[in-house]
Amino acid sequence: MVVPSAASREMAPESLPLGTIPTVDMSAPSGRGELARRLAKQAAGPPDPLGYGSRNIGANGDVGELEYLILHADPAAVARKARVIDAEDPSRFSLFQSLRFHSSINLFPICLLPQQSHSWQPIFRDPFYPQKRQGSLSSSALAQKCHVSKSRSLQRSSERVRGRGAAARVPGAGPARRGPGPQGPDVSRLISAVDSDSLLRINHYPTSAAALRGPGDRSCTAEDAKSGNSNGGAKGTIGFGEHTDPQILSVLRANDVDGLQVLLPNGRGGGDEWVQALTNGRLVSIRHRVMASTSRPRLSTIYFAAPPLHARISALPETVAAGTPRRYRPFTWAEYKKAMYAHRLSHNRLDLFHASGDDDAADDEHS
Ligand SMILES: O=C(O)CCC(=O)C(=O)O
Ligand SMILES: [Fe+2]
Repeated sequence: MVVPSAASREMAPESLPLGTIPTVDMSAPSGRGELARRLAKQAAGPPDPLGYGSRNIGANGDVGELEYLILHADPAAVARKARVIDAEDPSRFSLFQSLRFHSSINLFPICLLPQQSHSWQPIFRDPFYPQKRQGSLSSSALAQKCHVSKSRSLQRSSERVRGRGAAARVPGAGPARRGPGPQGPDVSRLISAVDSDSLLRINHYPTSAAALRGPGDRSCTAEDAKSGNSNGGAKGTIGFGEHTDPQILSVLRANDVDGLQVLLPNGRGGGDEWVQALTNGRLVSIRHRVMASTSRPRLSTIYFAAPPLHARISALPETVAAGTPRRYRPFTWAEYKKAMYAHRLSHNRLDLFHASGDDDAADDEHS
């Protein structure tokens, strides 16, 4: 990622020790995307799905005005990726993890917003964001370790509150049971398991919409993004197109540049695309997008709390009753991810898992 820090802007070139810094043409004659690729090292991308990506989101043609880094939340996996990103000296990258994260934290659990109207609502900036850290990469990219640990503790508290009386079925955990056990509810265990598939994502939306684009590229505007939903009259450049996060919980922290918008459904649920399978539609996975700013770069860090790949996702028993039958057939997180990678960003992948009459019987057999 190419994010100038305040410190580097202030440093006069002649004060840098000669011979220690490789020469890079920052005027970007081949476009800023190419420059970003050179600086971040091509070996780090395209994401597989972890790693560095620029503009392309997934493999199905979605583009946004951003560059990003996706890391596994497991520090050992980050260390392995560090060796790919910087084979000569992985510690240059791993070092980021050991830096302390001092600033106050502002967390938006994206999936827990109430249902009200049907329009794009901006999520406002963090009022506590320290001025001195604004626009600095260190506030975001270098915060991986601390952000993950803070997010994990938040997710545990959140699951404890939400999960009272709830139970989820985890492979190998035996039959589903009711009520939080001594370790907290099973839902919490799903996302705090050592082999959980939780991720950390760092997004950088550069100031100029054209910054990451090569010659001849069309811009991707709100009008272009055929959402099929009201966009609240917003005009501008889409930084990250509309989608729902597939994981169980998303915890987001951003710098002080606005851009995140959520689409609130119309009170009737807006269809199955809004719902979460684990709660049989009681909790919504909110549709959201990011508009790119024309004046200052936005940086965001999102912790996605996910279950292990082999975990079986099925509606919590207390969400299923005669009047509220199971909406989705049970599936593993790996199956869901596979479906996700096969479709466009805005696709409603839960449609692929609608329950048929036989699913209840099949599920009972397994419990
Ligand atoms: O950058 C943001 O503020 C949100 C990005 C996002 O929705 C995502 O990475 O899933
Ligand atoms: Fe998202």
